[in-house]
Amino acid sequence: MKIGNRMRLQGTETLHQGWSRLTRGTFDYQRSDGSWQVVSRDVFDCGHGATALPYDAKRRKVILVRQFRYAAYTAGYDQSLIETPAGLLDDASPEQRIRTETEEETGYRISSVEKVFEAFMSPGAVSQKIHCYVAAYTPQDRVSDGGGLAEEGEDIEVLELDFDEAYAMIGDGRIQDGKTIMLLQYAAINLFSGPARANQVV
Ligand SMILES: Nc1nc2c(ncn2[C@@H]2O[C@H](COP(=O)(O)OP(=O)(O)O[C@H]3O[C@H](CO)[C@@H](O)[C@H](O)[C@@H]3O)[C@@H](O)[C@H]2O)c(=O)[nH]1
Ligand SMILES: [Mg+2]
Repeated sequence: MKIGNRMRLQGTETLHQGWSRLTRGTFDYQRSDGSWQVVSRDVFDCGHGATALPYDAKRRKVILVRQFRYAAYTAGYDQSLIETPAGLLDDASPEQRIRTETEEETGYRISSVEKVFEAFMSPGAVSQKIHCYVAAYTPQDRVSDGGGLAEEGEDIEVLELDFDEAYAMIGDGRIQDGKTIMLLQYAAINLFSGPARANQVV
């Protein structure tokens, strides 16, 4: 349902403009009971992103990456975070971006990618939408060591894991990244069959 006339923007102010942008919007919002309320919200914007879960259904493997994430560190996560390869779109299309990023980060050149969903990961405060893909790969698709771009501060470890182990890592807390959990659950339902599905909450 469209918000339509229930939201009237009064204005926005820029609180920070750098690599990212922090803005504050103030608007009149018509509540469900018909009354009007003035609301202010801060929004963090660093552009949209794309991510992919590379999977080898025959060998029952997936590829994930591990890297230090300062934002998670400030929230008390004192380990490197395990994630699906991902990148900001910059000016590229999501599909083009995820191919390039997957190769840079994992060293695998994926040929077929399948879009599975788009998701706002933190819509209360972050404007970013992530375009999520799955991508079949084989060992022959490896073209380099991956690892990301050192000149951009990236230092990425590539993990090829048994799918069942990766799936179990959600339950025991070794995987705590939202997009990664969503894509592994998608894979359990749609790409792999067997033990991992037993844990699936439906
Ligand atoms: N100058 C500057 N550059 C930054 C900053 N933060 C990150 N960068 C640069 O921005 C690039 C981000 O790397 P990508 O691989 O493109 O993105 P990502 O950090 O993996 O982010 C992806 O995952 C995020 C978390 O899951 C997603 O939020 C994001 O959309 C994207 O999908 C890196 O080159 C990094 O150096 C900053 O504060 N300042
Ligand atoms: Mg990345």
